[in-house]
Amino acid sequence: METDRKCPHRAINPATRIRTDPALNCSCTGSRMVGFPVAVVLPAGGSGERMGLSTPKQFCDFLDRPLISFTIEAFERINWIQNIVVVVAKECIDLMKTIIHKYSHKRITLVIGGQTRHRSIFNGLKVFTDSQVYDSKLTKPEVIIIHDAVRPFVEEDLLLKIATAAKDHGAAGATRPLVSTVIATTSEGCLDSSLERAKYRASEMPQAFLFDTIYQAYQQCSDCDFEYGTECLQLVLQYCGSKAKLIEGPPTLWKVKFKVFLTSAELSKCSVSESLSQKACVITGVQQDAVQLAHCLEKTLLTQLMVEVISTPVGEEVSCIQNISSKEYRNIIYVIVNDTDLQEIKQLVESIGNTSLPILYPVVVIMVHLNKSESMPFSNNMDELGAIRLLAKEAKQKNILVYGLLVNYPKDTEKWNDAVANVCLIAGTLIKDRNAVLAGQLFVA
Ligand SMILES: Nc1ccn([C@@H]2O[C@H](COP(=O)(O)OP(=O)(O)OP(=O)(O)O)[C@@H](O)[C@H]2O)c(=O)n1
Ligand SMILES: O=P(O)(O)OC[C@@H](O)[C@@H](O)[C@@H](O)CO
Repeated sequence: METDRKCPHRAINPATRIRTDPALNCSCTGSRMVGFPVAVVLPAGGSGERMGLSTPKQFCDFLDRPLISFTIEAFERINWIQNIVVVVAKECIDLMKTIIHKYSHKRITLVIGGQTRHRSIFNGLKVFTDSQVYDSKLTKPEVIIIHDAVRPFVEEDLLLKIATAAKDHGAAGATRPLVSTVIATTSEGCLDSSLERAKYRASEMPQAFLFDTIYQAYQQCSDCDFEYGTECLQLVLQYCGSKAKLIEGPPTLWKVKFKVFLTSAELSKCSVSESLSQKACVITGVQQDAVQLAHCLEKTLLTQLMVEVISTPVGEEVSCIQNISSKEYRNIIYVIVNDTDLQEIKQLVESIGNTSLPILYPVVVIMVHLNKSESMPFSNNMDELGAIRLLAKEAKQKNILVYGLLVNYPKDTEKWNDAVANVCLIAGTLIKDRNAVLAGQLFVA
């Protein structure tokens, strides 16, 4: 089998000229793997008192979806994380099961939490060691990530650094610079001393540990640690002598603590989703008709968003994906002519899923099917085109929203211009709305 000249990890099918899946650690496609087993525990067993709401904050809606579902999804899309243990209060188990079912979350193991965060985390760890108690078949990981379920904005890059650092150092944790100076007060409520801010950091999540290290620390914990402690890194230092490696994370690491955080999270997500809809790339092969349509779209869509046309000869898909990923295009219009075989669009979706593009925000892929054959109306191809629904369902798991848009290629110029205007209207709306419910639908321009 011929191998890809740009990517020795990949083979090319001589018949279809389509590449096989990327190999492990293939930087060309952005897919990552780590050389040791990793799992994650998401403590979600709190009551969220500081939020002052009847519903615990992890289950509060955030952009019409429970906050915890975003956090779980951020980990589901990372292929080197083998298991996701979600720790919830006993009274929330059924609610959590409903969320898992509604949003088709995978690789989830539910565990009942404890009265405090440390007790919940320890319960989450026990699922890997007390299989008879927890009736689980989970394999103990070498490295365990611990991440508050109320921190939805977590990215693969940071998780990879934290997990790798934990493997090397025994423990690792994300930090952020202090915003305010920390001062100590006297019993009378007066200033006692002020800490030198440059020497301190805010401890955030994710954190990661050699599983045996954090487990031993919890086995030695005092009741006081379990009741009042908030810092896992301190436990492994105190009980195992492990000095955690500290890694500064991005500003989006913050945790939802008070009601205002939910609003600011929505605002930050809404403002980002506005910016997500401002640029798109139109990908075509080298067929003249597709290139012509692409340039018409570029000109007509210019009033709504910045468009780049990428005409990719067969065999150049990898560099095309690198181009899309490096320029952070999260709106892709893919033009195919007369071809109802969805293999190309499937390959494109798979390659996008291997990049970090869809981790936080959905990527929109619109398959524009240009039908030139007057003798072959769409109705003849509806079965093949209908397959887009299954493709879209699978793509949604990767936070990629796939839509179909059918265009007949009329000879008449006026009708052609009308068709182009309709493609722009529909594509512009799909990009702006990013409506997951419409994914897999076929629109006709
Ligand atoms: N007994 C507990 C308490 C907290 N947590 C989880 O630990 C994370 C961080 O804790 P925190 O922000 O303190 O959550 P709450 O305890 O719910 O908040 P509050 O202190 O306002 O009650 C949250 O995902 C929370 O659900 C947990 O799993 N079990
Ligand atoms: O919200 P609190 O500050 O009480 O607790 C923070 C903890 O949940 C935890 O996220 C950090 O201590 C980092 O380990």
